[in-house]
Amino acid sequence: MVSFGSQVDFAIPHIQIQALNKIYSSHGEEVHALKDIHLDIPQGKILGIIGKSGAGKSSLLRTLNGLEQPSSGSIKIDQDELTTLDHTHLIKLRQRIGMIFQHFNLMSAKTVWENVALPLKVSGYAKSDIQARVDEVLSLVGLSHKAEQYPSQLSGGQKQRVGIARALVHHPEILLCDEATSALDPESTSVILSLLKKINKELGITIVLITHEMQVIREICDQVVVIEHGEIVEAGQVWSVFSNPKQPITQELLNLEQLDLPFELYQQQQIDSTHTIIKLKYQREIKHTPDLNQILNVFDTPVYLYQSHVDTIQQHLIGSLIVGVPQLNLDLERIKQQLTTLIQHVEVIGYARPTH
Ligand SMILES: Nc1ncnc2c1ncn2[C@@H]1O[C@H](COP(=O)(O)OP(=O)(O)OP(=O)(O)O)[C@@H](O)[C@H]1O
Repeated sequence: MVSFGSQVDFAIPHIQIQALNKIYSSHGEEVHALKDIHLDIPQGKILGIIGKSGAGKSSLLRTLNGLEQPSSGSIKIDQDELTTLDHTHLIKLRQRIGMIFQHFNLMSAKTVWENVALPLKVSGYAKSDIQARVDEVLSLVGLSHKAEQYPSQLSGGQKQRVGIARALVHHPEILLCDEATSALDPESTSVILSLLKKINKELGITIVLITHEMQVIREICDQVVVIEHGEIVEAGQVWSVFSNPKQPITQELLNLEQLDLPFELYQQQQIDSTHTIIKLKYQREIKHTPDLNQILNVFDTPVYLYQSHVDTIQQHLIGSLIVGVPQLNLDLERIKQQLTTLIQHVEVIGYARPTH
């Protein structure tokens, strides 16, 4: 069972995945795309799934709405076991799950209004009901004025808003997003993310999204799951995972180890090393921003700042500093002890020769 972050999460699971495996067979070869996945997705939250290309993100998303049949395991949506539903019940269940796609999947020969109306038409709703619902969702996504236009007349962000409106027509309780903003410019991305957040908050819809954009996770997700080679290797509240990623793959995805220091860094002390290079990391609630003076005083010596970064995620500050101290053989334990209420992580990352 994956528990979300350092805090116990009492949210009710909306989707429960247990012992899920997906094995593809193609050209006589087997690909084990999902390996023994256990995951509870809480009601009314936004969960982000990240991983490298081929990690299994799409396979996981596709099994959640029955587009892909798992090889083994269980997926429960509320109390309904998805893996054993017959065709009729699967279609009914799919109406409870909306999906949006990277490339929008709109029909170019139909207007915005007709694109959004299509799922309701296919389900046999009365004309008046269709009219009312399509008008409602187009207004929700701010596109009532584009109802009679064709997809080719819209910007990427507007096309995605049509995709979202279409995904909402059946009043779904879950929205699955497959790289929903990857084809969009930063401004449209921001509009779509705000819209997804609004849908989540105002309609209480549980959202599961896959993305390669860490900014998306940072901005709107409550929880994040990291997949590598078909396995969940790390999971938790976004601020908790992003402030202290434990797995190398998570660190790589977050690009944390990209140092750009103005000198060469040596893992071991060199004969002419003069500076110890230290990384300090902290995560704190915004109202408890650490006092820099208090931190630097611990060193009893000049401290040179080479890199600093502060992120704000879910009302937490995630900060890191890389500093150089003109001393070797520092008493790291004493420093850690003195910083204990301010800094969660103190690490010597190497040694340098003087550059100043
Ligand atoms: N229909 C299929 N037949 C055979 N193998 C498949 C099929 N779909 C996916 N795979 C394989 O399963 C593994 C997981 O693929 P999946 O598409 O789920 O990864 P992903 O993390 O979504 O990657 P990407 O970010 O590139 O979309 C990959 O090795 C892929 O080649």
